[in-house]
Amino acid sequence: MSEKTSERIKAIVEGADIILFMKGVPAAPQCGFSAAVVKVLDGFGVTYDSVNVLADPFIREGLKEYSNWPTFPQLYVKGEFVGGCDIVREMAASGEFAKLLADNGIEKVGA
Ligand SMILES: N[C@@H](CCC(=O)N[C@@H](CS)C(=O)NCC(=O)O)C(=O)O
Repeated sequence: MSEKTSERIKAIVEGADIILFMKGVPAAPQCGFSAAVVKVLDGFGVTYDSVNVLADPFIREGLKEYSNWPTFPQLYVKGEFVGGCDIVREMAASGEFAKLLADNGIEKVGA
């Protein structure tokens, strides 16, 4: 990936405290794996941005290389890659995800 491409993706990734690269949008996910991560985030009551990779082939292919992760969804918190559906669900179940949010000073909406 060119440095320019990498910089562009970095700016998107770091553009929100929590950003979910998914198929579809949170209100209408177009893949069960993406829907599962939306459910986790909504369950934690946090605000997040999302990018519909189906609408953006540049992001869809570039992000795989940037994160070294071949599939979607991909969740980033404060610019750091967290994981896909399996990892996020496991972290939510173990309490690790709540700790990650707390460590990054991310609170529930209205908290
Ligand atoms: N085990 C994966 C499942 C995700 C997955 O297999 N995603 C596929 C199908 S939605 C994917 O993104 N394939 C690459 C692509 O469509 O560009 C996870 O934990 O996130």
